[in-house]
Amino acid sequence: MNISVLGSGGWGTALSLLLLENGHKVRLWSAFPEEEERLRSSGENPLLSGVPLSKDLEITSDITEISDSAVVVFAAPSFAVRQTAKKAAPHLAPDAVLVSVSKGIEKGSMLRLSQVIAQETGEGHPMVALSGPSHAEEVGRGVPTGCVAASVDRKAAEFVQDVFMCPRFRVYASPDIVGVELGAALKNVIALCSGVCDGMNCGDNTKAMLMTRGLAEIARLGAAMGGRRETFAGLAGVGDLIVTCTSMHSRNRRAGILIGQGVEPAEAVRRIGAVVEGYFAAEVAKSLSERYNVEMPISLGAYRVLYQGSRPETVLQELMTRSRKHEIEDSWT
Ligand SMILES: NC(=O)c1ccc[n+]([C@@H]2O[C@H](COP(=O)([O-])OP(=O)(O)OC[C@H]3O[C@@H](n4cnc5c(N)ncnc54)[C@H](O)[C@@H]3O)[C@@H](O)[C@H]2O)c1
Ligand SMILES: O=P(O)(O)OC[C@H](O)CO
Repeated sequence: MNISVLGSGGWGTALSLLLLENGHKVRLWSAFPEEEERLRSSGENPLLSGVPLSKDLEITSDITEISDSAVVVFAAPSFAVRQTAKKAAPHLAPDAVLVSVSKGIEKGSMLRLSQVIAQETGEGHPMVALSGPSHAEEVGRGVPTGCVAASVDRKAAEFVQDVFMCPRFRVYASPDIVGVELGAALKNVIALCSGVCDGMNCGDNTKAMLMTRGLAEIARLGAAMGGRRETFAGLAGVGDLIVTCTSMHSRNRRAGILIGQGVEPAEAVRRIGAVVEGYFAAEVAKSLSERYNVEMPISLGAYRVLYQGSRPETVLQELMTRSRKHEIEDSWT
């Protein structure tokens, strides 16, 4: 079938190649004609280096070409999802299935990215979020990977499962699009913190504590926002948290390492040279924790380091000396 992938970063490119391999006719759209030209002439995406672009991959910067696509995949960084959806909206086939693979929450509106896309494209299209532990660098070179296709529409979730699934890319279906999208967006903040810990030379104990308590606060907010707790124990929750907190592919973790080594946060993000979603997500996590009255001490600590000039050492010390807590809520009731 005809599929368009909107956003020619590392992830849009890796998924385009996977979909081509699955026998689809794939068009990769870039927002920038000069980027389109560079991809075509070099035969490689610098954001996914070492993975040659197949000759069968169509590359374009003309959004009108998406009108023949049965599936449209949104793979832009979160800050560009709304403008990408706005550009795409007039050209979508009426029955096109939309797939959001970006990981973030829109600043300001605090909407999940599938909600942003639905606002811009009209509510009529089946909408699926695809997420999980899936670094583009590894999907690009065929490493076995597992993800979740989530939608309130079972038919759409299972359809997208079939479109993406192959022996090297296993996809589970889920009805919990809220939990899947929140897990994807919020783990980026914890991944950044994990890098900060590494940059400060904390040990494995610290990182294990960070990941576990980070997941606890993600799940707490996720449940308050309507996500299902089981989702945070799945691929889009703990699965993605593990991969981003431990991998050198993670842009969030690498930015965090620089910050932990003393580099100023905005400069650390600039040096990564690709989108660092956790930088934006920390701001949204703070607002959401206030709106839903959910304690998120680690994400709040990240916010203070990233935006208020707090030192990571100070924040770590404060987190370690918070008043004593029970691990399980209502432990002895
Ligand atoms: N890279 C991964 O391993 C990976 C895996 C899963 C999900 N994701 C998510 O996918 C999204 C994209 O990540 P990525 O790694 O491909 O990013 P990237 O940094 O590799 O991509 C940058 C690209 O974004 C596009 N872009 C920039 N500004 C744009 C605009 N205004 N309009 C449209 N496109 C614009 C450009 O094509 C640019 O090359 C993020 O939300 C990320 O969290 C990434
Ligand atoms: O490079 P990161 O940290 O943005 O992680 C990318 C993906 O979310 C991994 O699943």
